[in-house]
Amino acid sequence: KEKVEITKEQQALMKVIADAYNRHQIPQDVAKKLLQDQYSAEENFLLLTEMATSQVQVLVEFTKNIPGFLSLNHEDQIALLKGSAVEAMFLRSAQVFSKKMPNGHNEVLEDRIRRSGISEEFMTPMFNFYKSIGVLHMVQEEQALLTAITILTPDRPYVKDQQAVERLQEPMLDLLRKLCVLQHPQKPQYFACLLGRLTELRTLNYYHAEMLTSWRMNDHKFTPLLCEIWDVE
Ligand SMILES: Cc1cc(OCc2c(-c3c(Cl)cncc3Cl)noc2C(C)C)ccc1-c1ccc2c(C(=O)O)cn(C)c2c1
Repeated sequence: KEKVEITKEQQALMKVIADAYNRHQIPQDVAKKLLQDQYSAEENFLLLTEMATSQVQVLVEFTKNIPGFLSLNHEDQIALLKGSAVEAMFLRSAQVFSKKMPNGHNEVLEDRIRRSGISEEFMTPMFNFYKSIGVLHMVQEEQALLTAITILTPDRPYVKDQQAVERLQEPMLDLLRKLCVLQHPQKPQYFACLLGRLTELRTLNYYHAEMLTSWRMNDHKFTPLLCEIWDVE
C-alpha cells in the first residue's frame, strides 16, 4: 500500500487555498435576504441575480489568491475566469445546498431557484448535480481545491498559454489526490469521483447558456458584471 505523504510545500499550498476559500463568502446580508423578501418569480430572479453577482465578486477575489494566477498572461486570466465562472458557481451553490444552511435556508433557496423562471428541463440536471455533490460530503479543503482546479482548466476557450495553466493545475490535482486518500481511506475511488463531477459540471455550462437565453427572451435583465462574465447583451 503506497504511503501517501503531504509535503511541506503542499501543506503551504493547501493553507493558502483553504484560507482564500473561507475568507471569500457571500456577505451575510445578501444570504439573509433569502428568507426576507417576497416570493414572486420577479423577486426571486432579482434575488438570485444579486447572489450571482456577489458570487462572481467572491470568485474573482478567491482566484486572485491562487498562487501563480496573477503571473499568468492577463488575457488568459480573463479567459480562465469567464470560462470557469458558471462551473465554479454551480460548485459553490451545490456545496451551499449540501452543507445544510441554517434554519431552512435550503428549502427556501431551492424554492426560489425553482420559481425564478428557469424551465423544468434545466431544473433536473441542476438539482441532480446538487445531489451528486451532496452525497460526497466534501471537506472544505476538497471544495476549495476542486474550485481552484476548475478555474485552472487549461482548455478553456481563448486561453493562449495552456502549458502555463497546466503547470498551476497539476500541483493542485496532486494535492487533491493525496487529500482524498488521507480523508477517505475507505473510498479508494473518491478522487476519481471528484474528477467525474468536473465532467458533469461542464455539461451544466450548456444548460446554463440555454437558461440565460430563455431568461433574456422573457426580457430579464442582468447586472453589468454578469453581462461581462457571461457575454450577454
Ligand atoms: C444559490 C446561488 C445561486 C446563484 O446564481 C443564481 C443564478 C444562476 C445559477 C443557479 Cl440558479 C444555480 N447555480 C449556479 C448559478 Cl450561476 N444562474 O443564473 C442566476 C441568476 C443570474 C438568476 C449564485 C450564488 C448562489 C449562492 C452561492 C453561495 C451562497 C452562500 C454561501 O457561500 O454561504 C449562501 N448563499 C445563500 C449562497 C448562494
